[in-house]
Amino acid sequence: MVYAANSNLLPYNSPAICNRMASSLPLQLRLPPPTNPPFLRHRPIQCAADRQALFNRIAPVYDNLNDLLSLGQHRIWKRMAVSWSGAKAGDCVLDICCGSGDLAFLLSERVGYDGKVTGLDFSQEQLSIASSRQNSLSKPCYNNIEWVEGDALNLPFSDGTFDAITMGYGLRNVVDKRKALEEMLRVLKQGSKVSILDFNKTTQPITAAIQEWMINNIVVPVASGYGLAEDYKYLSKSINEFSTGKELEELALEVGFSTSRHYEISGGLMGNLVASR
Ligand SMILES: C/C(=C\Cc1cc(O)c2ccccc2c1O)CCC[C@H](C)CCC[C@H](C)CCCC(C)C
Ligand SMILES: C[S@@+](CC[C@H](N)C(=O)[O-])C[C@H]1O[C@@H](n2cnc3c(N)ncnc32)[C@H](O)[C@@H]1O
Repeated sequence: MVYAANSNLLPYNSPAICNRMASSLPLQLRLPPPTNPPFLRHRPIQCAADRQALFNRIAPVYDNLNDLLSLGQHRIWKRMAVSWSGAKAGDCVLDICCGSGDLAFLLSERVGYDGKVTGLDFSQEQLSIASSRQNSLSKPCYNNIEWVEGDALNLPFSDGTFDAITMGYGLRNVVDKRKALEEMLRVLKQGSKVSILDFNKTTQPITAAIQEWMINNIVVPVASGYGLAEDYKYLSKSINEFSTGKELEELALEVGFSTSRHYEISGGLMGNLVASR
């Protein structure tokens, strides 16, 4: 069930599919046409509305491209993030920037029937995919998940609500990382943890070069086959503008978390920040 929890969000409505290219794609990968007029299509992805539109646009192929482009590894990274969150049976947990629900489903299995999972995102198209996956997936425990359309920078939850919080590939995409961490701290119970998975802005030149090369020479060309080159070009820019693991650790402590630790994974291509209240 998807419901709007934050009514001042302007939902993005994609028009019916009419892109000539879409008709040559298998049905499940057909995309709504770009909604921006041509002269705006290459406008840099900057503000929250641009990012909301991007994730609405890529929603139909997001999961498939993640599996293809990471050779399925992203599912391992997400399992690690959920494990680091400390979520356990019966807990009330939150997945912020849940997208199509990958981490929310993993949390659901962890907290079980007696637990509760809330998946929050501001993309209607992503939440719609998450909700339909919930309905079609086999595990009964998935009934413990609710999907909330909301803003990570203004969480519609009371202070001290959650026993654990995850955020997978979201912190790099919000326009105010500090505010996002402040909101996580506010809604987290005392003594509980947040686990934040994302690309790692590495300080190792060789790793940075490999990461950049793979995105520019594999990820973007594959995405361009779906008319999404500009959307996936944003990946490199967002990583360059992101914070290093050390900077994220320091920011979490500044915001008020009592401990913070950033773990590099997959050779430093990815990273996971764990902070406790
Ligand atoms: C799940 C992953 C990325 C999610 C994701 C995050 C974003 O901020 C995006 C922004 C714009 C478009 C798409 C995304 C997006 O999908 C990580 C895996 C999927 C990546 C697209 C693939 C990245 C490849 C790595 C650089 C190297 C993978 C090495 C692996 C061992 C083969
Ligand atoms: C790369 S996707 C990650 C999805 C999922 N967590 C995963 O790991 O696959 C980033 C998600 O963050 C959401 N997002 C970005 N900024 C947001 C904000 N301010 N509030 C809520 N969701 C936001 C996007 O709509 C998108 O679904």
